[in-house]
Amino acid sequence: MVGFLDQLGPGIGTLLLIMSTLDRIFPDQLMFNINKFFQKILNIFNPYVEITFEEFPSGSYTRSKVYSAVETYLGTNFYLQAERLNASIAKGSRCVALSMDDYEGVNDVYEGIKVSWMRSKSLPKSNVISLNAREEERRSYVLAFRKGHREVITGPYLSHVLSEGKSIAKRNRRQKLYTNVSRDDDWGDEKKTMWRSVVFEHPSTFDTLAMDAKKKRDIMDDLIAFTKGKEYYKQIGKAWKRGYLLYGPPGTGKSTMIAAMANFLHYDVYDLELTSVKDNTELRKLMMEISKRAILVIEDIDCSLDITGKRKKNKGDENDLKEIIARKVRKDNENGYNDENSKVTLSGLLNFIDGLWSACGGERIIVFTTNYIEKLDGALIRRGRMDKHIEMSYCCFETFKVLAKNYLKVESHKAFEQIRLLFQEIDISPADVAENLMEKSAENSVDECMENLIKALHKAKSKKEKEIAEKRSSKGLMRIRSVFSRMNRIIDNKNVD
Ligand SMILES: Nc1ncnc2c1ncn2[C@@H]1O[C@H](COP(=O)(O)OP(=O)(O)OP(=O)(O)O)[C@@H](O)[C@H]1O
Ligand SMILES: [Mg+2]
Repeated sequence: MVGFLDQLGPGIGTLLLIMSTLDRIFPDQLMFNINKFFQKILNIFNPYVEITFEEFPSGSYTRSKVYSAVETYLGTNFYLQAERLNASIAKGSRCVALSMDDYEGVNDVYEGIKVSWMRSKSLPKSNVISLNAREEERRSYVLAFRKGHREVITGPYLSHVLSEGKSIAKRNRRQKLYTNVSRDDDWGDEKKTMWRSVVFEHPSTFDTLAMDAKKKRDIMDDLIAFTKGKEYYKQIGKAWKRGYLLYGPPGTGKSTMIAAMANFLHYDVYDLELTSVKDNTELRKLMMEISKRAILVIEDIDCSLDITGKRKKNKGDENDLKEIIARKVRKDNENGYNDENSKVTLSGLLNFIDGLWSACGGERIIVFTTNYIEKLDGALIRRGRMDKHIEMSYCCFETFKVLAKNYLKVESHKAFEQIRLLFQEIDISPADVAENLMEKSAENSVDECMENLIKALHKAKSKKEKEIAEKRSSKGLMRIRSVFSRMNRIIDNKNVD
């Protein structure tokens, strides 16, 4: 253990001992003056500076973030130096956190400068009885260093400790997946929607996501730029948020991409089921509860809000988007709402995407997914609202190679060339390809899987050819029909004449 008294020298150590003895004998006011006097003497001889980081800074009932960052930094980097440690699992963390026990100390070196840290505890005065445990024992970390290094230690070193501590805590944090559920309120006569969470454990990453390599790199760069963009967004006067629209046929990896984004950024995911939100007020409440560094997801947006071209046509002149009422597509018996009382409007949703409310929370990503981009209203997906439109398309040979590597651990195979040619002729989703690559038996599994896939590709090819032939023949029939009807009309006209 590194003792501060050893460092301060025997003379100053003795002074401190005398002070603590006097503290028990004299009344407070007298003690205050004696303290002041001794402090002045100490300051003359003391070559060290001390900075105290309290767990609960005076008057505060919330744990200091700086204290937590220091604790994480020291617990992760220097636990081998301390002899007595505390172990705990912080709420929402995925691993055991170690911290020094009281009065343990460790040394750190920064740019050749030696500093000492000690965890300290101040005990309550014996005549004070408190019901609050925090008021009884006040813990703090004390940083000591030579006066000559004040500038480096209070500047770059402390920034280094805090940012390192925060990023370790961020890495150790367990991500959460939230979804909105409807529950009876306290009186049991009304439903209210609230977020419920589970630990987010989706294994998808950008490594396992099969898509065009350049497109993937672009998305990753865009996400990195976004997370580092706090100052930039402030400078251009825009809320710190970014919208992504993922569109493409079923099974092309839209949901998989969202999971990869969340794992890449270590963000929580809020999966919003719009159809079970009662109205705009409830939507606002839910949005306000979303934490920072989160991805808000609305899957199948075309089904969540009735904003398709077809509906607009049916509604005649009702083009005012603000009046379009959200309605349920999937019947959710559990929450008991019907179309009439589900009143989330498009304008309500847009308000949270880029209206005044969009700036609440900060560092937020919004993702919409759809199978039918052409059905979405332009207002919802225009650039600025949905900044990046990403098409997730059918499997191509490049995509297949990533899947083959993920599922079978092969980067080349004799069947690859045949598969490459088949991919040029047909549309098949990565989900269908992946299904065929799943190992069916331990023996000869790679060859077997390739065979399965080739069979599936041939089947898809003949289906496509059949469809084309049917289309052609129905077109031919229509043409013959129209020729006959024209001839009939000519004959009819002649008969009339
Ligand atoms: N691009 C891809 N990369 C890796 N795996 C994929 C990809 N696309 C699909 N898969 C696999 O197929 C399954 C279904 O994919 P996913 O749910 O992401 O499709 P989707 O585009 O969201 O479909 P839907 O439009 O029906 O919601 C996933 O579990 C994953 O295993
Ligand atoms: Mg999906």
